Amino acid sequence: MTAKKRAFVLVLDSFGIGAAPDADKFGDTGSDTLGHIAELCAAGKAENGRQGPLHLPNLASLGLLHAAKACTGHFPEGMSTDVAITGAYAPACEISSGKDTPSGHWEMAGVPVLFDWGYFTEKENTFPPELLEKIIAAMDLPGILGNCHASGTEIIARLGEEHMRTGKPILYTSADSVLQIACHEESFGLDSLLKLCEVSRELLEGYNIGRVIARPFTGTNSSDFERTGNRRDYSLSPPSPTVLVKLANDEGEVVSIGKIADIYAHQGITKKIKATGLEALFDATLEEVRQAGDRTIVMTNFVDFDMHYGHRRDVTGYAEALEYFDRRLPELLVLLEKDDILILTADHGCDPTWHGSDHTREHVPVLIYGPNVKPGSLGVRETFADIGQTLAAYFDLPAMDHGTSFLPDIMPETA
Ligand SMILES: O=P(O)(O)O[C@H]1O[C@H](CO)[C@@H](O)[C@H]1O
Ligand SMILES: [Mn+2]
Ligand SMILES: [Mn+2]
Repeated sequence: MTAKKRAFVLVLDSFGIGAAPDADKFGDTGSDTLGHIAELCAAGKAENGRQGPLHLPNLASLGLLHAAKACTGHFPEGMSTDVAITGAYAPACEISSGKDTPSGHWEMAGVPVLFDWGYFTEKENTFPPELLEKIIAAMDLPGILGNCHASGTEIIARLGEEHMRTGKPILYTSADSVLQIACHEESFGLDSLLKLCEVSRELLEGYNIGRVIARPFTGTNSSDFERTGNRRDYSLSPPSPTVLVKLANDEGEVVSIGKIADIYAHQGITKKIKATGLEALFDATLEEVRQAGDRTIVMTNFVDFDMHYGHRRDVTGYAEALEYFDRRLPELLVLLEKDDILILTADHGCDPTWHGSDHTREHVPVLIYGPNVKPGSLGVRETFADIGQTLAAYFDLPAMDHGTSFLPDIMPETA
């Protein structure tokens, strides 16, 4: 009888480990999410709620710092590298045209985005008037607010009160291929916001925009507005079947935890678990690992790193969140069975020391662990799609069109 095959993919959203070779095309030369956080921690400049050098002993054991060194040429500052390496590790480059969340996730599932998304590039008066007219007419709105590039927390503080007074939704975007709509959960209503997003998704036909994102918030005035966990992403579908779809179609289970289902437009997902916040997402992941049977992928997106700390340029918060994640990691490692594969990775960078509030084009870590996984360097991976190709090989699925499997390196006897 063959052993159970289970893979657990944890995406630390935005956890880059050093500028990508093509970072210059994105204005991101020198960006380094991990490296810059470590630098400020080592300098004693990230002391709010935590203290001292960045402390990630469990991720370091899996090879995080060695993966960082493989792309930047040096270990992150102040971090202890005196660890026995128990994981297989590599930095990976992105071949997708954008540095956004769907591109990163689709690529790691074996389907890079090689076409160009549509973008709303104007910083002000951002959306085409004819598109706005259609949205306003379809939803019978009194008008809209925003119509610019913005950081989501800044724009609700600036326009949230006017939105509540007038009933005009707040429309904004970023460097990503997104239309974001922020509305008050009670005064505008969550259902109305979701309907507005669905209608907008349809009216964007032809613009090739990756996602419409509902950004509900609560509170009474600009000083206490807060976004809620009811965010919803309306994504286009990946252009070809991801490894998730292939497994789901071949008697497999694909469990989505957090945003994963939305990011893949619900394609190839057989079970969805909603959870908000690092703690709940981690708890849900442990529970699904305990329950997972043969031919199962459990995939979790830890969005807080990106949404609460990367985009908010909050170095201390990012460091504290990483240290929390690292502390919890052993709870997961002890649950792994003989032939399981655990993959820790990221979808892009979001350097909290960088200018603006957008993502950064970086290498991501690929850290693999399992009782049967051979530790050591996997070199520098040319595409996140190596993950998808490896999963395809592991589950005996037809090969993906992109990526090189590293299964022979991590499990020489099975490959
Ligand atoms: O500033 P907020 O609203 O968090 O938006 C950020 O989150 C979006 C989707 O992840 C990105 O495109 C970026 O603009
Ligand atoms: Mn992301
Ligand atoms: Mn983001």
